[in-house]
Amino acid sequence: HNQGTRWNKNVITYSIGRYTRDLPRNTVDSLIESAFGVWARASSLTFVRSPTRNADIMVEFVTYNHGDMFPFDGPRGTLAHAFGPGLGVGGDTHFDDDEHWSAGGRGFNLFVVAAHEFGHALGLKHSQNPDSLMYPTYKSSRPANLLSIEDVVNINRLY
Ligand SMILES: COc1ccc(S(=O)(=O)[C@H](CC(=O)O)C(F)F)cc1
Ligand SMILES: [Zn+2]
Ligand SMILES: [Zn+2]
Repeated sequence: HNQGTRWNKNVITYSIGRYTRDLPRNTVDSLIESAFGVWARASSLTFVRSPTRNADIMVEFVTYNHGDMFPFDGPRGTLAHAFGPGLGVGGDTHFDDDEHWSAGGRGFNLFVVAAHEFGHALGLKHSQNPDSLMYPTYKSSRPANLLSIEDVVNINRLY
């Protein structure tokens, strides 16, 4: 959504709004922090959590109609979406809470999905390379190192 742009700063703030009940809050906090960390390690970007809701990237777990033009669809199907960089809704990342979110067991791996979504929130589009984190489909067998060389090249082309 409104992709193709980039943030015009290297320190990007995020805040977490509504949580999922699938995982403890501090688990969600650390998985989200780790997903940002994937991009921070590969680039010159820094991510800072903000207590207020006026952060650059608002992270929320929501279902069906949730205030933007892209309602979720219940279990399966769309797992999450993120807006490209920009003011207001720009960068905001929403997870469909009708999915079962996991830290590695049954369900969708929140760390992997979040890392992919944050790629979009930073301005990256999909890659046709199946090894890329930005490949359009979810693979539960995603390796821990997560980013392909292509992802590292692409984020550094942008920032
Ligand atoms: C690996 O991370 C993801 C893969 C696929 C998705 S998705 O199936 O929700 C995708 C949304 C997206 O590409 O971000 C679909 F278009 F809805 C989300 C995260
Ligand atoms: Zn949304
Ligand atoms: Zn995607």
